[in-house]
Amino acid sequence: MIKISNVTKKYGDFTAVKDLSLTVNKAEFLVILGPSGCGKSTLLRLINKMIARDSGEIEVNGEDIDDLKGEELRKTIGYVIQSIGLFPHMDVKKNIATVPHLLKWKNDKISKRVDEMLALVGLEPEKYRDKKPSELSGGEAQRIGVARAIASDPDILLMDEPFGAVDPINRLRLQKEFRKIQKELKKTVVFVTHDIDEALLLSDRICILNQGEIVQIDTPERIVLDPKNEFVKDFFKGEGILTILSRKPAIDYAEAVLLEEEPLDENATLRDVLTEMLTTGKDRVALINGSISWDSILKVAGSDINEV
Ligand SMILES: Nc1ncnc2c1ncn2[C@@H]1O[C@H](COP(=O)(O)OP(=O)(O)OP(=O)(O)O)[C@@H](O)[C@H]1O
Repeated sequence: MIKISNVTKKYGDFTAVKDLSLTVNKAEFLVILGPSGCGKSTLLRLINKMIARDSGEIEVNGEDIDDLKGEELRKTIGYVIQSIGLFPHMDVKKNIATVPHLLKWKNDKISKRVDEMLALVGLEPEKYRDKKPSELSGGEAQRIGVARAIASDPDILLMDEPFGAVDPINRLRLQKEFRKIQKELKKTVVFVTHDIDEALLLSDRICILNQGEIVQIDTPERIVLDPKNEFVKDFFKGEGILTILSRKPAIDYAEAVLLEEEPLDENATLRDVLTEMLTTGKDRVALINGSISWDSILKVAGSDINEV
């Protein structure tokens, strides 16, 4: 758990983070979203003491970070960023082993861990462990970055646009894989992005920042369907509805009305139902456990559906 209380950070006269309070729960995936320069990266770097705050308190797993040395704290918190990436002179296994090595793990434990991490992010250990970063594609390098961050099994991961350099197709695959890993391993994640779809797809909650202050912090559904003010509304511009629908399994919304037609696949989402309705003109679509009506979709999506 991370508890941030009334934290302010200034660069000279400029206040980048203003009296900000926020709690990130254990095993929660919190996305920090906001326009360029709103203080997202600054907030992340305050948590692992890469920069010092001017006032306020930060606790990590119940401990005041002022009672911990920066290097010690950073060994227990994974950190992934887009721009620095991997150490170019080290091969993949040395890159992944950085923190386990600092933690003085035994060599055989480290080797085993490196292979486990490569498998976890979907890269064959035999093929990848001896490669240099220059021999990797952008997507592969990002996976190694994620593997490195979780190699020492930290409870907490801070991620600053970690998939920013990856092409859209691989990016979606990486996002889904990473969310699955995070749920399985119950990691607490604070993830910075300015990509709305990424935020909606990954998060348990989204924290919207503007000029160093929290504008709204809530579940993706509530942020999209019930934006707190014009800033949040403008930020999403009605874009989020389809992503929200794609997070919801259609069978959860089935009504006991049976139709004599081929049902949609059991994994179909409300977005698939909407596509079926829009392409066929039907106002009710068959599911394996009943059917779903256009009105139900409208109810889930709110009136904004008319704008998509
Ligand atoms: N070392 C620094 N010295 C002075 N100003 C800084 C410094 N680092 C950041 N800033 C300023 O603080 C503000 C917040 O920066 P930060 O990097 O946290 O924003 P961000 O929301 O992560 O932006 P982006 O999405 O563009 O990465 C920006 O206006 C930035 O110019």
